[in-house]
Amino acid sequence: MTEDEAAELQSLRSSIDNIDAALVHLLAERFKCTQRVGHLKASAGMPPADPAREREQIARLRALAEESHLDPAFAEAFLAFIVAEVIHHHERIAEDAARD
Ligand SMILES: O=C(O)C(=O)C[C@]1(C(=O)O)C=C[C@@H](O)C=C1
Repeated sequence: MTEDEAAELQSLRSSIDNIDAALVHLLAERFKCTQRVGHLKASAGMPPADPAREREQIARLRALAEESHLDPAFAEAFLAFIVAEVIHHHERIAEDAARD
């Protein structure tokens, strides 16, 4: 690797670190919102999962991914991974609410 290429690699890694930090912050904010949604749903007796809402989110994210030249299948899998975790949280919140 040339000196210029090594400098470019370092610079790219620095940007990747910033992007990863932003992703963690964005996910933390998203989970703050979904925790509140979980409490609202539990107190209204709504089920943890909302498949109709998920279908809308998947369609929207796939379209956004295509526009952004990101693999839509990857965008969908990424959303599914997050939503599965959110549903676990909602289930735990509903169980706790039922126990109180
Ligand atoms: O919008 C809701 O009803 C949520 O519970 C949030 C959320 C999400 O993480 O986006 C999670 C679970 C639902 O199945 C749909 C969406």
